[in-house]
Amino acid sequence: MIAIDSYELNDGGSLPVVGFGTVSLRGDDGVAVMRTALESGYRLLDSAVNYGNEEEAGQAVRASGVAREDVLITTKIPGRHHEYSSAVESVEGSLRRIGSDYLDLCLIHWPNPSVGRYLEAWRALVDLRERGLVRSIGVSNFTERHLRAVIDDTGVTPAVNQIELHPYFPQAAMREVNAKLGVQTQSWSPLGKRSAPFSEQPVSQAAAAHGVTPAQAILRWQLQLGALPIPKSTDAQRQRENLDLFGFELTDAEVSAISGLARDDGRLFGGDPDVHEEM
Ligand SMILES: NC(=O)C1=CN([C@@H]2O[C@H](COP(=O)(O)OP(=O)(O)OC[C@H]3O[C@@H](n4cnc5c(N)ncnc54)[C@H](OP(=O)(O)O)[C@@H]3O)[C@@H](O)[C@H]2O)C=CC1
Ligand SMILES: O=C(O)C(=O)[C@@H](O)[C@H](O)C(=O)CO
Repeated sequence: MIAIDSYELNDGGSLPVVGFGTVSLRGDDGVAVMRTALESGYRLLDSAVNYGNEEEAGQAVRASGVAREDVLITTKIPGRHHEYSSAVESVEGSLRRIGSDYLDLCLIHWPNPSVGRYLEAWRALVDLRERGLVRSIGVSNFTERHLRAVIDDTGVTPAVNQIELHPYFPQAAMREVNAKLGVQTQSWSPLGKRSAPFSEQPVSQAAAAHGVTPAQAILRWQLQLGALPIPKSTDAQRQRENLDLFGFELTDAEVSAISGLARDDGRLFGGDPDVHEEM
């Protein structure tokens, strides 16, 4: 099993530098995939209310034999629960479904402009952390404006901002904003999902130079950017491959070349946080 380093968060907590994405992993098959991931060495499961798989995440941890305190489970509050008391209920529901008396990390999933209440959801998270129900609190798909608004409102800086980040959309500006504010960047769809840029020359060349796969080259690029990728794979071999990132290092030129794949239209599905709604 591969041992993974960790990032220190601004609240004194820490996260493994690679986590496991779980979108669309549901039912018995979902439990089995997450369990395999835990057995391969993953120690962070990235779930969400809207993934409909929090029960599966809890079951996978119990079935894996890994102690609850050695695994971190992330979940996310959806747009329909941004009103303060609804956000509290959302977290209480997540705790019930996971079967735990605390969440390791809870994020606001999207800012949801039409709802206009992400500040309330953030106030709820701050209070839930005070009550010990959530250990670390953060956001997802937040821009600088959203981040500054929650910080100005509560004085509490999110520990994490989980954003779209892959070679076609490397998010240089948002990574800089997160770093300046002391927020850890997490990368969703870190491999680029359906449009995985495995055959792009900077990726394939870096992979060949280090004797690794294109996926490993991309995930190593993520680590060298200081971002925390949460790749998803249903395949045990690829799960292990995606964790095996610590025996090589990309050169600065290789990192720059992969970042150079950035495209103006690089977003996977046009999920601009200022307009995208996800209830
Ligand atoms: N906060 C947010 O708004 C969002 C969060 N997320 C989170 O991010 C996670 C990861 O993103 P996701 O969209 O799943 O996409 P990823 O970038 O993790 O890509 C997953 C795809 O890549 C394939 N794959 C994985 N590893 C390899 C490999 N080593 N070689 C070849 N193919 C590989 C998988 O296929 P296979 O299974 O066959 O290996 C799957 O089709 C999600 O699962 C979710 O937890 C995602 C979107 C938005
Ligand atoms: O996976 C997530 O966390 C999402 O937010 C997705 O639902 C994403 O927005 C998507 O795939 C939309 O098509």
